[in-house]
Amino acid sequence: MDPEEVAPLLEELRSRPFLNGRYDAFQDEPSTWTAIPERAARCLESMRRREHPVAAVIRGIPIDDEAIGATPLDWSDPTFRQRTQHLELLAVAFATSLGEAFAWDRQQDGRVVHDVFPIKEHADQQINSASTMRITWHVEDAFHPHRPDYVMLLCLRNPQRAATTFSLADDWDLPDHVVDELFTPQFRQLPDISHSIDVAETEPRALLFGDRRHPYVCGDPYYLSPVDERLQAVLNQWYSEVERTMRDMVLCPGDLLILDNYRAVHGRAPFEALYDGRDRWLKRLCVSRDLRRSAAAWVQGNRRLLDSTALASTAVVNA
Ligand SMILES: NC(=[NH2+])NCCC[C@H](N)C(=O)O
Ligand SMILES: O=C(O)CCC(=O)C(=O)O
Ligand SMILES: [Fe+2]
Repeated sequence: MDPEEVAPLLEELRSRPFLNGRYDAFQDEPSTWTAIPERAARCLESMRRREHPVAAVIRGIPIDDEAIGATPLDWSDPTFRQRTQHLELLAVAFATSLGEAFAWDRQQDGRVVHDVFPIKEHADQQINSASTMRITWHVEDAFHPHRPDYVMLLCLRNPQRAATTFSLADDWDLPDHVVDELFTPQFRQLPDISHSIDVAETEPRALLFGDRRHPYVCGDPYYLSPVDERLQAVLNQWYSEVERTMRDMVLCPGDLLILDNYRAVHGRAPFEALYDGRDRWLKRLCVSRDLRRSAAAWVQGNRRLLDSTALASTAVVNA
């Protein structure tokens, strides 16, 4: 995308009052999303309606490295959201071509747009703010029936050139008996630590579901409950197939990566964080195709804020 194509929209978004991550009114306003460049809108429409492509990157969103200021070191900095709100709003505008960006009440203070940057205390944990530790591959929010249909990552800076990794379910070549087991609801998926949920009783789920020829995937192996030996062998076969088909993408400032969270898994390579205000920094959005499915989890009637502990669903469960 030619940066000129979004410059006027970005300029307009810069003049918005500070909303502190509460974008409900903005999201309700149809005029905000009609303005995104046509080629990008067509790509997103194709992801939504044809489920193809499964992963896409839109390049050329202008990032003013000086104006966005320092990469935060933790959550105490009161200014970083103001400095980057126009980029958050732009990302929300793109998301609206796919569906609805939404927030989890217990993740990043219920904000619709998440910040992904390294935090010293998390360096070796399985969380987005890790660095020296690889983020093992996963479906985003795999434990939850109302997990996002799409994940969007907008890169503000990435001097370490840490790669985002992903693998597409359509690329996996698995023996029938392995597919059978993965299609059987017999795996317990626990929430990852970014959701601050202690224990959650989860129903056994399948890791693959839908059309056997083009399966949907739902799993975060690091946070799966232990299984017996026979199933462990099955899982290991799946894991090596995912590893074999894993791709790397180094996001550069202004790159917006969109992943279909039903048809791809993703993770991130380790990197060395410096905590000098120049570290890698992304904005992340969870996007749903249909917020009606999650009505039972809406927090106080807010359809874009989901209670992550509300796991029961009468509508859609992937089992
Ligand atoms: N295998 C994993 N590391 N899973 C957790 C992924 C990252 C998590 N969604 C977060 O926001 O921090
Ligand atoms: O940092 C990245 O490139 C992706 C990290 C990730 O998996 C996430 O934030 O959900
Ligand atoms: Fe992720």
